[in-house]
Parts: sequence; structure tokens; C-alpha cells
Amino acid sequence: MREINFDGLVGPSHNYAGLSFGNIASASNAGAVSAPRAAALQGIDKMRHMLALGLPQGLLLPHDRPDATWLRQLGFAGDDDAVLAAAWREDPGLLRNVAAASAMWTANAATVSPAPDTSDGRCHLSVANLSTMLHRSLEAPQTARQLRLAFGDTRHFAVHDALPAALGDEGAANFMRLATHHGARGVELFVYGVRRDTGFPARQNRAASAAVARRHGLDPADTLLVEQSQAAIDAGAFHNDVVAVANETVLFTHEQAFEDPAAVYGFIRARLPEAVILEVPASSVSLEAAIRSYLFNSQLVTLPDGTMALIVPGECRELPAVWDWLQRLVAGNGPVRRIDVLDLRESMRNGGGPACLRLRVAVDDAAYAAIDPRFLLDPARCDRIAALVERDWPEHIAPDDLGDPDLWRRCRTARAALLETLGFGPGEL
Ligand SMILES: NCCC[C@H](NC(=O)CCC(=O)O)C(=O)O
Repeated sequence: MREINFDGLVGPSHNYAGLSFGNIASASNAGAVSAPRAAALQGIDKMRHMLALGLPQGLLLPHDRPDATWLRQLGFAGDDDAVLAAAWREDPGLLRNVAAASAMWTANAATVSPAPDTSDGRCHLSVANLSTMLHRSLEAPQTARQLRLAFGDTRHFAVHDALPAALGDEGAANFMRLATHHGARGVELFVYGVRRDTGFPARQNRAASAAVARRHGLDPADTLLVEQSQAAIDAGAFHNDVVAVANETVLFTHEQAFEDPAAVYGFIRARLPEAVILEVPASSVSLEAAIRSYLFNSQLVTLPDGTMALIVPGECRELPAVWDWLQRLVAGNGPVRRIDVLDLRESMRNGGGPACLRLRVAVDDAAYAAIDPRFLLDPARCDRIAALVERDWPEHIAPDDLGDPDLWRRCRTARAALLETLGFGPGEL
């Protein structure tokens, strides 16, 4: 069995509108000028890097933005440009929401339970409703269409629609799986937050996590619902993957990630005695430093030789406490043998690190062969996409550009050219 990372390609409308309350990077860069072309190229470089490490790599596509179809529900009428112009005039905030390129963070696209864990032996994917943030709540229908195309073979895959919006669900960013290896039956941890009336929102509802586990046919004995710590949410960890990441036998976590860490570690150790829990104490790396550097939003991956690599964002090098800790991690004789540093600054400035940009799907050979190959990458396809991005993606977007009809057309044309290059017919997505 192998694990494929499906990265979201950064869409041509990538911008800094400051839409995510509780996401400190998004709020503090509100109003800045974005660089969609550079952002997409940084993401493609990450995909190329994974391929060069000998790992399979997939792609999910940018959604249609700005989304005039969604605005029509609000009573705006006419052709797309008329709808967008009216929204910009009457309520610019609405236009900012429908212009967000946030589908790039595919860790929030769905929750995935690989076949060894489920009762029917298929890989189950539940589309996330992302209902806590307006701009992200638009994503589910287009995500569902893509996942149904990519994973349409029902002998191997089951794709579930998003849960009702009242139960906020943010997908795999609040989910961790540990197993002896990708192909073994694993334990699945669903991390939720408890809603309060003040402070930053808890985006993942406990009942949503439980529903996903139930729909996927998981064995309750191998499933744990875990409360995210209030301290982590308050410090800006709007998703659990900002403070913890797991891969096969390894859990890499901040000491303050969970409300009751001892219960989490105890459950893992009881089910998976060979588990290695790498807990970073607050005395070495504070929650604040963890969130600023996105240390835990790294991709922890198993290389073809069986050792693990940690793919970290460049910001980790800028904080001495974090960088020192990483040096100590590779110097020890543990499972993580290499640290690769990637520049993802454009995505990071909206609160999305390496792990946010990817959705993991573990499959055996037969299921791998059943995936629609248009969603899989090799170096030549990466080059073709990069050439298109160089040609068609806007170089910069300033906040007021979002009201410019030229930008809307550019975004539409760029996406259409991408879909055509990748072999998707008109109306397929
Ligand atoms: N997993 C990383 C998700 C980051 C994402 N940021 C955003 O949507 C920022 C968009 C903006 O502010 O324009 C979020 O908070 O859900």
C-alpha cells in the first residue's frame, strides 16, 4: 500500500482578504498584496519535491472563483459579470468571500479512512462542509464533484457528501491515523473543539467527527474522539494539524495540542505498542512559536527506504528555538532522518503550511490503478502546469483588484486553460 498526497493547486484568485477569524496569519496579512503566480509555483515545487523523493503525488484543482453561481442564491441576477459587479457594489465583503482561493488547502477537503480500517474494505472519503467560515463553506459541492471523478470506482472507494452545516466539519486537518504501516489496520483519531461564546471559534464539532467515523464503518475500538486544547485554539491553532501530525507509527505533537494528552498517548500505546510519540515540550517550543513557524504543519512522510522525512516550511528556520529542536530531532536515532525546508510563503501568509496543502489517500495497487489518472502527477505534468501558471496566473492581486472585471475574466480563462490542459472536458467539473 502507498500513500498519495493530493495537493491543491493554488488558484489564480489567491489573495489576502483576512477572512478567517482565529487564523492569525490570515488576519495579520489582511489587505496585503498577494502573488498568485508565485504562490502556485511554490506549491508546484512542493509537488515536484515529493516526486523527487520517490513518492506518488496527486493534484486537486482550483475551484471556479469568483463564484457567481453561489451569489445568485442571494438574489443577484444577470450574467456572471453583472452578478459580481452588483455584489461588489452592494456588499464588497460578499465578493471577497466568493473570490477566495481557499480550496488550495486540501487537508480540509475531506476526511479519508483507508480500506484496512473500514467495515466494507473500501477507502471512504467524507467531503467536509467547512461551515464555520463563509468563504470555505462554498467549497463542498465542487470538492464533491472532483472527488467523485478522482475516486469514482465504487469497488474501491466510497465518497460521502458533506454533513449538515450545523455540525462544522473541517476534514483531515482534524484527523490523524497511526498504523504499523500504511497498509495495516490503523487507529484513527478525530480531533474536535468545544464551542464557547468568546474567543476564537472551534471549527470542528464533536458530533461531526463521530458521524464521519460512523459513516466510514470504523471499529469503535480503534477510533478515538480527542478534544483539542483550548490553549491551542486560543493561541491560533484553528485546526489540529497546526499543533500535531502523525504518520504510520509516529505521532509528532506539541505538549499542549490536546485537552487530555495522557489519554491520547495511552490509547495509542495500548493499540499500537510500537508507536513513537515525539512530544515537544512548551519549554522548548512555545505554542506561539509552534504556530508562528508551523513546525507541526509539516508533512511527515515515509520514504521508499522506510525512514521518515519531515517537510517543513521555511518559517521554521527563522525561529531559533524551532530550528534547534529540528536539529536535535534528526541528530537523535529516531525515525525522522531528514528535514527538508520548502518555501511556501504565499500560502503560509494565509495560514496554510505544507500539511494544509495536501490530502492523504492510502491505497493498494488495485485502488491506485482505479484513480482517475488526470488527478495524478509526474514531472512532465508538473512542468506543463507550471508553464500555464507562468502564462495565465495574475502576478499580483491588491485588495481592490477583486472588484475588477478584468481580474474575474482572467481567473475564469486561467482555470479553463488548466482544465483543458489536464484533459477535463467542459462541464465535467
Ligand atoms: N488548513 C489551512 C487553512 C487556511 C485557511 N485560510 C484562509 O481561508 C484564509 C483566506 C483569507 O483570509 O483570505 C483557513 O483558515 O481555513
